[in-house]
Amino acid sequence: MTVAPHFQHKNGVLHAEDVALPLLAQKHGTPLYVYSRQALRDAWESYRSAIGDRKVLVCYGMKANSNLAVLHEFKTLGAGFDIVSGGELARVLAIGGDPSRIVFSGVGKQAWEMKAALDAGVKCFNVESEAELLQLSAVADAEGKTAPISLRVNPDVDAKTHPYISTGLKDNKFGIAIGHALTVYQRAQSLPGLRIVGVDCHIGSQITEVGPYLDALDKLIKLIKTLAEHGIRLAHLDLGGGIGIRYTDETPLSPATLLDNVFQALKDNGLEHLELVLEPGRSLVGNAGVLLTKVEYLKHGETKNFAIVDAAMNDLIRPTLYSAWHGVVPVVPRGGAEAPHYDVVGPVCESGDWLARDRQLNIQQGDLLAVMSAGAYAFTMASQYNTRPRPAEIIVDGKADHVVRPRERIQDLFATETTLPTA
Ligand SMILES: Cc1ncc(COP(=O)(O)O)c(C=O)c1O
Ligand SMILES: N[C@@H](CCCC[NH3+])C(=O)O
Repeated sequence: MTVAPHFQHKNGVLHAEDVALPLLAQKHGTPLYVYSRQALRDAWESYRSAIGDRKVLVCYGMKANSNLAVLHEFKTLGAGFDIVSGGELARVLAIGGDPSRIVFSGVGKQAWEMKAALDAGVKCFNVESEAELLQLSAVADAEGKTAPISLRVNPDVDAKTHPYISTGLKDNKFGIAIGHALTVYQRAQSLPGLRIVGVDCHIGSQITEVGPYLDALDKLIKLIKTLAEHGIRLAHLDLGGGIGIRYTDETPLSPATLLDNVFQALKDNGLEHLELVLEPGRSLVGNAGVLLTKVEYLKHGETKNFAIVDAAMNDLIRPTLYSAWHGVVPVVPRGGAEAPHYDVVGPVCESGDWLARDRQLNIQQGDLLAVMSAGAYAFTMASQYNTRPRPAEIIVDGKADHVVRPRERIQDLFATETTLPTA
């Protein structure tokens, strides 16, 4: 089962674009993240063509995949960036990204991060609480700068996604309750060092229907009108990210469906002058990557069979964290007899260390498997648990492959640690 068009079997071998994955495994070892540059470009094109000549700024939600080569590709294609930390800001600056196309999200921005973003000159701070607003005002004022702000409001809509990745409900930590937004905007007006430029929401991730977006938009439009009645006029509306991808049989909404519906609603309400900002992450990178892993051992237990592979939960945590489903595909499929079912598990000392469950796989020790749809929230959520070096990241471009982040070396994992001094 292959879901991503840029990863296909040719002559019985799984390829990334024109490169056979066994060659990459041989050259770079496993586990290995493999991205397709063409897949990044095609995903970008799905937004670009949907936008046409409408006023939309796509700020790539880089927490999904912050590899510098990926960021550079999107910068070249014309993206801005949605950042959530000083570290992400540093990455964008490192690839020569334009700060005036950066929006800064996140519930816990620290003073040093605010200062760094002010110094860089970001487009907007998406402020998530009154306390943050006060701190930003103080930092900007002390710096003799003005911080462009929008409030991230929590519209209390159900994004109909996994509870851990739903962010627009009353119970979530994110944003300012929409009913309280007018008061906070008025507070912002009275504080030094702030300039109101927009409004923002982000209701969740892996959203497959347009309905939740339109419910949120409806509430935002009402707020924008109320603000205008109070003399607060906005230049942009940021609807966040969240468009889902196909992991198995989902039919996610397309950027075109989202944009057509959003612009219709804006037009119906006389708000088409507003710039629309989007912060897509997963939909730009999710199906542009696979995690390549080798079967170390097969273990046939009393109630279950296990395929023990060399990738683990530290490399890809989504399955165990969200019970997320990722396709697992033999790189060189074997024909023949009815195959057993396996749980595909890693070497980490946790029962939760699994990548896939109950998959029918015709495999033998030493075979290569590709864990599909591993371009988003995969390497960026990887850790070094069990002192496991994080895998290399490779970009394939037609027939060529480039190491864009080498595999970590074990000695580097503790190189800067010290033992306690002895007397
Ligand atoms: C504020 C914000 N913007 C953008 C994104 C990107 O979301 P997605 O990868 O689902 O498009 C996220 C993550 O959910 C987010 O929290
Ligand atoms: N990390 C999550 C998505 C969270 C999005 C960030 N707000 C995932 O893998 O699906």
